[in-house]
This record gives sequence, C-alpha cells and structure tokens, in this order.
Amino acid sequence: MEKDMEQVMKKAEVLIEALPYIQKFNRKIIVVKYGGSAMSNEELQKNVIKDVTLLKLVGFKPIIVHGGGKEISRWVGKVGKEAKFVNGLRVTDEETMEIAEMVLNKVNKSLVTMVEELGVKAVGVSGKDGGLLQVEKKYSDGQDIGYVGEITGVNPDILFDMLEKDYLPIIAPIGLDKDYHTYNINADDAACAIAKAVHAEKLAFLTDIEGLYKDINDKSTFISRLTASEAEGLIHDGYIGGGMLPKLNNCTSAIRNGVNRVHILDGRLAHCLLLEIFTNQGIGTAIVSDEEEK
Ligand SMILES: Nc1ncnc2c1ncn2[C@@H]1O[C@H](COP(=O)(O)OP(=O)(O)O)[C@@H](O)[C@H]1O
Ligand SMILES: CC(=O)N[C@@H](CCC(=O)OP(=O)(O)O)C(=O)O
Repeated sequence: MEKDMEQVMKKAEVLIEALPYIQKFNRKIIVVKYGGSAMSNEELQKNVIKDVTLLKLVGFKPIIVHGGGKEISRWVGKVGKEAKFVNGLRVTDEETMEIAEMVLNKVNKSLVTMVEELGVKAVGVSGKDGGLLQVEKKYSDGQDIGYVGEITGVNPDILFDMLEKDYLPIIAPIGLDKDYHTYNINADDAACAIAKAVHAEKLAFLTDIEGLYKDINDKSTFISRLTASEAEGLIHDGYIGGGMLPKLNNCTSAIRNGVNRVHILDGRLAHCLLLEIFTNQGIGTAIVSDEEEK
C-alpha cells in the first residue's frame, strides 16, 4: 500500500516538473523530424505519435516532417535496383522518384491515421501542396544525383492555416521546381527549412542513435551539448558521416536562422520527446547558438 502511494506521488512530481515547460512552450511551434530509421515497428511509431499528440493537447503547436528512407530503399530493392547515396542523399532517377513518392505518401497517411486514432485532427500534405516546398535541382559536390531537390523557397501559409484551425500538420519531403517537376528532398533539409519559415521555437530530429558522437565507434565520445560553431568544426574535420551529415548541417543552419534550440534524439527510446521537453535532465544532443554558450 505504501509502495503504491509512493508511485502515485512520483507521478504527481513528474507532472509538477513539467509545469514550467508547459508554460514556456504554450502556443509555440515545435517541428519534429521523424526519421525512417526510428520507424522500424508500429509500436515505436505509436509511441512517437502519442508524444507529439500530447504536446498538441497541452497547448504546443507541433508540426511533423517525416522521412522514410529505409522503407524507400526496401521498395527500390523489390524492383531489383540497388539504393545509392552520395553524401547521405539518395541518387534519384525517374523510377526511384516514383517509388519514393509512393512510399512517402503511404508513410504520411499512416502517421495521419495514428494521430486521428488518438482523437486529434491531423492533415497530411507533401511539399507539393499549397506551394509549400519550392526546389531546384541539387548537385552533390558537382555530381549529378538525379531528381534531388535543393529547397529555394518555402510558403508556410498552408501550415499557419492548419495550425490556426487546430490541425496537426504532417509533411512528406517532396517538392516541385518552377516547371512543376517532382523532386525528392532529404527530410532533414525539409524539416530545417520549415522550422526556419515558421520561426519554430524548437526543432527535434528523432533518429536511430543516442545523439552525436565525436567518434562513432567510441561511446565515450558522446556529445550532449555543443554550439553551432563546434558542430561546423566537427563536420569540417571529417568526424561526421552518412545520414548524420545532412542532419548536422541542418542543425547549424536552423540555429543560425533563429530557431532557438535544436535536438538530436534517439527515436528508438520510448517517449524521448517528452523526456527532453518536460524533464530537467534533457537527453540526446542539444545544439545551441554560439552566443548562448558565451
Ligand atoms: N558522428 C556521428 N554521430 C552519430 N551518428 C553518426 C555519426 N556519423 C555518422 N552517423 C550515422 O548517422 C545515422 C543517422 O542518420 P540517418 O540514418 O540518415 O537517420 P534518419 O533516417 O533518422 O535521418 C546514425 O545511425 C549513424 O550511423
Ligand atoms: C534526397 C533524399 O535522400 N531523400 C530521402 C527522403 C526520405 C528521407 O530523408 O528519409 P530519412 O529521414 O528516413 O532518411 C530519401 O530518398 O531517402
């Protein structure tokens, strides 16, 4: 009986600890980039969606930008092709573009369904809708990587309209160029561009690793907090590879363009978003501005 009471008290303490954060982020926009690497099973997805839905219900304005890279690669494999990446970006020929769009739209609607199941209104769109993400063809170190889009403009009107009407926007990373051709956009690029355009308070990347390591093979080199300049230094010195490269570049760009705080979190850890936002400890890696650290 005493033990039961202790547990109930602990629950109350957790809620009280959350109070200042609920006040701080009330009506503030939080962009959550939900990466394909952290979508490996339905239970995991439901936990992430529950967290984001809770953020909405306590008065925040979350926006989800999702990936689906692993699922795209699986379907590319099914048609007998090999998935190819240059600096973390998918080499996207016409057929791969078609597959990517089908897969991302499927992922999009499945996330919308999960939110709706929890009784919260959601709308899923891609960057093609309402002129949200405008792109031009992107090259990687001068290399032609096909229909990969570099974001040249964001029209966030559709997002503000949705937030105003209390919908939770869920966005797939696809865009159009000026000739209305479809392009594949790295989801980290999309999340960062959207966070900047809506002046988000926070941008959180949910991925499949605890956070940033100086040396990915040495767990003791975990970095829990660093400035944008320090992050740029790590990139320059070649410590960062694979999918972390576009992610970290986007983290620094978001910080330098007015987003207050950027986090890299382990989306495999149940309720990582809630732990980061509502507790005093904080988890994962936080990227802060150089001024804040001074
Ligand atoms: N220095 C580093 N610290 C952390 N992760 C790194 C680092 N360098 C490369 N990575 C890789 O980046 C991956 C995350 O990027 P990615 O697979 O594209 O995730 P997502 O699908 O969530 O965007 C990690 O699983 C890890 O293998
Ligand atoms: C150009 C490019 O690389 N586009 C990505 C879009 C999806 C994505 O970014 O998904 P994750 O966040 O799960 O990696 C791709 O085709 O994989």
